[in-house]
Amino acid sequence: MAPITDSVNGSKIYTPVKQSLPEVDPDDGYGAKRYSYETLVEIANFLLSRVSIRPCIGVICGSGMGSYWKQGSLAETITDAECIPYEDIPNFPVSTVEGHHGKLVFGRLDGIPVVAMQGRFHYYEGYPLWKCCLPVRVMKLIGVKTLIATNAAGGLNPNYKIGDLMIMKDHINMMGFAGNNPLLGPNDERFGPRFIPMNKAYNYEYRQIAKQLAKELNIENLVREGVYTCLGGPNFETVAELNMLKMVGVDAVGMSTVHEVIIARHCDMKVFALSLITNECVTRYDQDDEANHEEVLDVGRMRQDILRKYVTRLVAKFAEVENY
Ligand SMILES: O=P(O)(O)O[C@@H]1C[C@H](O)[C@@H](CO)O1
Ligand SMILES: Nc1nc2[nH]cnc2c(=O)[nH]1
Repeated sequence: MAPITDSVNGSKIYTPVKQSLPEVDPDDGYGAKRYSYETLVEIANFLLSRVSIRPCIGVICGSGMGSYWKQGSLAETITDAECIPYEDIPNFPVSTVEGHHGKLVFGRLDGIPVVAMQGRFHYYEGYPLWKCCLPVRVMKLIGVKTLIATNAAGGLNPNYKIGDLMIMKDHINMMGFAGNNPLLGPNDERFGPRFIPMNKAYNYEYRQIAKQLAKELNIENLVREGVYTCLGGPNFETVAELNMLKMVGVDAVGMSTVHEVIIARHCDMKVFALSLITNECVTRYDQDDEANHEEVLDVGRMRQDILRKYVTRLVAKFAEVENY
């Protein structure tokens, strides 16, 4: 390659070295290789060999919200349930957070074939973002076309109350601003294209259906629509951070979902996401309250019946419009 020279005095600046991209990503920054498409196909085939259900809708249960998939009430909600603990799935991460049980539950909600993640993976557990989202790609490979992601979040919008449900209409990818994105690295076109739009990430029709359903269930007063952001955690936010996020239009703050939605959209899944507001964000220095995980789990328990009913009916309505 020709050396690059200074256009004024002609002196040599540097001689570029011809480079080619590595065929496989050597390291994901955590000392591990990203899983190939083939490895994810192996995981998907493993799951398909273990269960008879062929789900078209995938549900990710947020902190505390997976508890209703447990014994007793699971049988009432997900019928024909077939459970696979994460540790039994080759190459699958394991859940390390209280309130995330660590199981895939295949079965039916209102007769519709679903797979539910009873426990998700968070960046703060030490998993790189691509690994946090690995189950979303696996869902895609087993036939899931619609993703319903739920999360627990702090309410930053001053009109939100503890126990409210916020339909996500958008997100701000704070971790992306800092250069961290689940799509970093070589792109495998078998999942999706290199560059993807995100302006329609949260399906408009699903959001309208969810608002209409809230009216039918008489929970309209609990249901909001807003913008979520994910910070990596595990610490909750400082007062200054929260005030900055409020200024840029964030309504709820959490530690997940954004990267899962990016991966779901990359492989052309339709997305609906719901935040349970588990605490009010502390935005003044004279406030005594402090965010804590126990409160998050308690509010999850408090709202579990409503959430179960709402999500179950949403599954049925989405399946109806999609002809699943
Ligand atoms: O899995 P989600 O996003 O619901 O969990 C939130 C964020 C942290 O993991 C935890 C904090 O209490 O709840
Ligand atoms: N980052 C963050 N995550 C949460 N999850 C539940 N509440 C909160 C919160 O206030 N902040």
